[in-house]
Amino acid sequence: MALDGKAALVTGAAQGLGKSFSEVLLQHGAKVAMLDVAEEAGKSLKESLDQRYGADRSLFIPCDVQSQQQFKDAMQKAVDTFGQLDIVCNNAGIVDERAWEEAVSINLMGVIRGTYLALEHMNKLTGGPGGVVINVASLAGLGPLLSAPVYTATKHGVVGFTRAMADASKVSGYGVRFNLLCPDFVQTNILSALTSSLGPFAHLRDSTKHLMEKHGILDVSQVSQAFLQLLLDQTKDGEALMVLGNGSQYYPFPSLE
Ligand SMILES: NC(=O)c1ccc[n+]([C@@H]2O[C@H](COP(=O)([O-])OP(=O)(O)OC[C@H]3O[C@@H](n4cnc5c(N)ncnc54)[C@H](O)[C@@H]3O)[C@@H](O)[C@H]2O)c1
Ligand SMILES: CCCCC[C@H](O)/C=C/C=C\C=C\C=C\[C@@H](O)[C@@H](O)CCCC(=O)O
Repeated sequence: MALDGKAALVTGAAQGLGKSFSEVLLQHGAKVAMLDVAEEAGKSLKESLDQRYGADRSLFIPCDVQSQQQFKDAMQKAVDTFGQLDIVCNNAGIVDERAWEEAVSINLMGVIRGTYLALEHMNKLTGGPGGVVINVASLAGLGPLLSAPVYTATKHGVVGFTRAMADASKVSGYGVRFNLLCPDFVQTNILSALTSSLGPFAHLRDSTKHLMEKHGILDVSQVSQAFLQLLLDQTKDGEALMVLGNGSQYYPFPSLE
């Protein structure tokens, strides 16, 4: 299978998109370390996956991506268990326009933390095997969502950071590729909790609901197939794959050179 012998790590893996990414990785032969703060959901998922794929193919590690020590220890445990890491997907994220510092801490700082920790283990200049990092942004990382300005800021930050890391890696010779997944609306807990997550912008909820009606709502399986497409295309580096109701397409970033 396409990912036989590969070892992956996914954050926010217990539910939603991260759960779907983990399943696709296992279906295609990879071993997966699943990190999440949702311990019960993570343990339940691990039990289910053990039944389908065997206990040695996956690992669930309770981890808050806001904690440098927890994240560092979790990634080290994954490397100790699987021998190395070839794939890291920084997926964990929230929408919370009231507790906006937490949203920045998880969505942006957590992705930066996971990217740097992944590079520590993958960097060919320091004896690593190379690899690929996929950071999960959003269409809100490419255009503003007026009902969620901080969420928009975090996702725009993830896009800019990831593209800069791809360029830095190419020039430095790290042997690590960095790419972005930018899904449209997807039916997960994030959408279900929309009414309570917009804080001071709750009066703009209907605007976003109209946008959802206009764009449609994706199923997690549509996004995880795009995740696999991005993962398997070794020509992609510094690219953003948009996942839309009518298919997936790479965002045409303008050249500023
Ligand atoms: N659902 C959408 O419409 C949509 C669209 C585009 C992008 N995204 C992005 O996809 C990613 C996954 O979101 P989802 O829709 O699957 O939501 P979700 O709420 O279903 O899943 C998010 C997972 O992340 C975990 N998590 C939250 N904070 C964490 C932390 N501090 N440390 C570790 N794990 C943590 C949660 O426990 C949960 O299991 C997020 O980055 C989100 O911004 C979602
Ligand atoms: C409150 C956010 C919940 C879901 C967040 C998740 O990341 C999904 C995002 C999906 C789509 C974002 C689209 C953003 C579009 C804007 O850039 C702009 O195109 C909207 C223009 C206004 C309009 O068409 O109504």
